Amino acid sequence: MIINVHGIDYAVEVKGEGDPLLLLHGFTGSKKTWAPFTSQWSKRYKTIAIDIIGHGETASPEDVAYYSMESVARSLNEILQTLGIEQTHLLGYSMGGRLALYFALHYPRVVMNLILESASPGLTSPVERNTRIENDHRLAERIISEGVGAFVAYWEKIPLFATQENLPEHVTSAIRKERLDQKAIGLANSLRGMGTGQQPSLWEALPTFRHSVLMVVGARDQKFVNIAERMKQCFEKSKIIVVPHVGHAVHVEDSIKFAKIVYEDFYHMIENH
Ligand SMILES: C=C(O[C@H]1C=C[C@H](C(=O)CCC(=O)O)[C@@H](C(=O)O)[C@@H]1O)C(=O)O
Repeated sequence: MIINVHGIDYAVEVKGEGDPLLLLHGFTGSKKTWAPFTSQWSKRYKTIAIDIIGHGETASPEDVAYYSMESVARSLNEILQTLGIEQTHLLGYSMGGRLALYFALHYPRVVMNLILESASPGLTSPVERNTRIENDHRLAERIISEGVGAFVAYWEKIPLFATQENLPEHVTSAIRKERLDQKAIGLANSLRGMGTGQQPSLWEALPTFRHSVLMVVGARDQKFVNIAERMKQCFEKSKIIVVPHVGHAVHVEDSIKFAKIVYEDFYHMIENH
């Protein structure tokens, strides 16, 4: 379905009748990221898969202001209100994890519990933030000047995804098609508006989140294992699951284990709190 908030058409797919679980994909992804999982998960949750602004079938406006974390979080809240959902669990992968954290900390009455896959609360150091903003803006310019095809060829080869090199062809080609279907202005403005450096640092606010957080990281993604261990020191109630032999995109590299983590581990974790 399409839900219009602030003049932006958001593509949303709802399945199931249990407790709501809002699914937020990563940069270059879409609600299709969750397609292998929602048939099972929707037996236990009401899954709400959204195409984040600039991605998938959701609009890609020219104005970068629509892509700020503040604006996107406000839109997510209005989408939930339109769906009649007062409270929801959130699952966010990478960029979607950053958005899930931002939303949980700014709309605490709406969010029950969190699953963060390979996520970060942003950068605390102004020098790191400025460097990241410059790098993301350069990458955004490259996407506009060289096109999505050239960007995807570069992006799928960044070190973070080296662990995906030996995945089956049908898996890597599905991810490549999801990326190639994106619009250049949507990806570019996503980096400019809600990139890791552009977003405000959420580190200081993590202790204010009162509900349970399940962090899922790949053992071969040391950078995000370290970030998860640092976040665990800040959250009131959290747990880390380090999935062996996989990297950043745990849901891609061990989809069976990831499906179980969401369907079983998270469900029993929140049941006992
Ligand atoms: C390269 C880094 O950051 C990027 C990597 C992961 C994030 C993401 O959403 C990628 C999803 C995917 O392509 O599978 C992305 C983000 O959070 O926006 C980051 O730009 C890094 O080393 O931090």
